[in-house]
Amino acid sequence: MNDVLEKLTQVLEDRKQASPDESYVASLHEKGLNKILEKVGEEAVETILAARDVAQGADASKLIYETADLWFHSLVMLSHLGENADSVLRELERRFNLSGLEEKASRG
Ligand SMILES: N=c1c2ncn([C@@H]3O[C@H](COP(=O)(O)OP(=O)(O)OP(=O)(O)O)[C@@H](O)[C@H]3O)c2ncn1[C@@H]1O[C@H](COP(=O)(O)O)[C@@H](O)[C@H]1O
Repeated sequence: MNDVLEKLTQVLEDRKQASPDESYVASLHEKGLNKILEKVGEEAVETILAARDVAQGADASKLIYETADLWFHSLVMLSHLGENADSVLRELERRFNLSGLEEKASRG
């Protein structure tokens, strides 16, 4: 797994036991799945709006920021349900391998 994703995955796991007063992630877990899903939906909409702004000529910094928010809240959702980024990366890897592109790349 990518180093940042791996460290963040561990922090998210640890935050399940943290105090909601001291940790944003713990406060989301305490509020429950509906609040986490609401955040995922909100960040998805903000990402879409930022992407449309880029298409109209805005620079990409807001899009990157909103996409990071979306990925982050998606990771909290997975963590809340007992899953993590590794499962998603393995699924993407499986699809990549199925496409045969990895084999073509290794042949040069
Ligand atoms: N990557 C993030 C991250 N990205 C965004 N956010 C928070 O997500 C929230 C974004 O939601 P909004 O912009 O909608 O802010 P808001 O309106 O205050 O939120 P709501 O009231 O709607 O819930 C902000 O409070 C951000 O601080 C994050 N909070 C934490 N992390 C990571 O999670 C780790 C653990 O964080 P804690 O649980 O706070 O220790 C941190 O070390 C970071 O690595």
